[in-house]
Amino acid sequence: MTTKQRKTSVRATAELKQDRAVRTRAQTLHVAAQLFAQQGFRATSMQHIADRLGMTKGAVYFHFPTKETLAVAIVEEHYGRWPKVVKEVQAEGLSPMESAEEILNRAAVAFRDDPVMQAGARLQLERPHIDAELPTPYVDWTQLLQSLLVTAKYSGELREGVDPEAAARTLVSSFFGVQHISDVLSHRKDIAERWEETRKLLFYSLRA
Ligand SMILES: CCC[C@@H]1OCC(CO)=C1C(=O)O
Repeated sequence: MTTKQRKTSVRATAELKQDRAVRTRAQTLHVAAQLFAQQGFRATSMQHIADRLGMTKGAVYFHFPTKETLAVAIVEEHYGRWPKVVKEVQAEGLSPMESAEEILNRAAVAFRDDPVMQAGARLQLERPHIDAELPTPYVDWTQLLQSLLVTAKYSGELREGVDPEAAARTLVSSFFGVQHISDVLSHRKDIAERWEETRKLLFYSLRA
């Protein structure tokens, strides 16, 4: 094997290892989210997570040194994906107001189906029992919706006299309440229907 071939082979092996590490980290985060969502932070151990993954506890610790860092990573993912969804929605040609409505519709489905969203919400409720700096709840969503509603105001979509910041806080409070009640009463099975009836009223009051 020539030196060039050997270097290529070493680089390819390193890239394969990197890809595998990225996949394993993502799988660990997903399984931990399932367990945190189902049974909460305190009742879930790193051994439980390792067992469900079919990995050693050491392999889990390789990616996340503590259970707290796992919780932080899940809550960060719980928020981190949504700005990208806004861009996707806007790329579909939706207006700012339509984008705000569509992203919350997608959030309702995600809270119903996605363990990361379910775990993020539960971890935020359990934050007093988690010895870690979790992201402050609600502020990211409020900021995201406020920026859309400010744009909606200047594009003439927002009802005269409606304050974008107050409207954003109202949307966040309403969505939080809808998803929480749906979780308690139906494990979020009916969240899409419950959110639809709420959003119809809210967006009727917000549109110009
Ligand atoms: C999108 C509305 C707010 C959202 O709903 C559940 C939850 C969990 O804390 C949220 C947050 O922290 O922003």
